[in-house]
Amino acid sequence: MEIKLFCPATIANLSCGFDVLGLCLDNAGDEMIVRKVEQKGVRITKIVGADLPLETEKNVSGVAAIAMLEAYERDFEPINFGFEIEIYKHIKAGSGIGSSAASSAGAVFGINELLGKPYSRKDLVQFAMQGEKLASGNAHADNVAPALLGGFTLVRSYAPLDIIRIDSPEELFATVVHPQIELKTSDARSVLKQTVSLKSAIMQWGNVGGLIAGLYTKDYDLIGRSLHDEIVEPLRSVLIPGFDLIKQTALENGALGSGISGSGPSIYALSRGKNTADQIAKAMSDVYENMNLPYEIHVSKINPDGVRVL
Ligand SMILES: N[C@@H](CCO)C(=O)O
Repeated sequence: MEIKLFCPATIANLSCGFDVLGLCLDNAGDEMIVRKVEQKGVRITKIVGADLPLETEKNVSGVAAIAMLEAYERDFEPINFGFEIEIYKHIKAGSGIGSSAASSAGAVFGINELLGKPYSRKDLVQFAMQGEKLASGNAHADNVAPALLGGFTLVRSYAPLDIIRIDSPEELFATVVHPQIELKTSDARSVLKQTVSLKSAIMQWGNVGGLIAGLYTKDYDLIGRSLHDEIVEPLRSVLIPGFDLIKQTALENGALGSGISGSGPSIYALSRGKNTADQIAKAMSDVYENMNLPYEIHVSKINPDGVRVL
């Protein structure tokens, strides 16, 4: 028995929500086949499109799958069969759109389906987070939560884990440009300071509240006003070629807001309507064409479903 999955890319942080906010993209992502087999354990049998380890304990999907199966045996019953995973990567590692999260979320979702759905999508987040821990040294949930739940997600608390899913306003679109350099999340985290000033914190939590209110009330201007990062962007943006110009170009072409996607180097913009999102994509492309910098670009509506069976 096997299933084929679409494992979506995601944008984490959304400027004001470092480690707590994320959204799910609709047309960028990986594919994965998860197969139930007689041999016990979890094996990664194929990885196409990326040079990633096949060893289960060194692969994010393997680690997430093992975390889930250990919990299953504790919560339910012993398992006398196993799983094989084939991964078809389209999201580049170190791109800032949740490459490791797509693999971790896909693995736990696929195995859960083949086990008869003992866990809810929300339950699966804690297992997928173990893949993120392997990838970046930190079990952040702001990519795996939207990859599993779709829409926007807020991690209200990590301990205990408390995740809130929020619908996206219909006309909201994302444009994401990925300058073709690799920026490891662990490196992008190493430039951060461990303390913030009260003044910055006040602005940041004001914006997080504003963004959540804007999503619930479908107030696009409020969403735009809230997409601002006092704390992380100033430290990380210097790692991204052309960041200031790309952001300024996005805003000049009608973006509600723009900033670093996850830990970068991808840069995202949110806009109202596909036409504006396309126009921003064209303008961002022109910037990197002029800089002679290779890039990939995506325009996507917000994916309401998260990982899905194909
Ligand atoms: N919140 C994480 C996301 C990584 O994709 C970070 O910014 O480090």
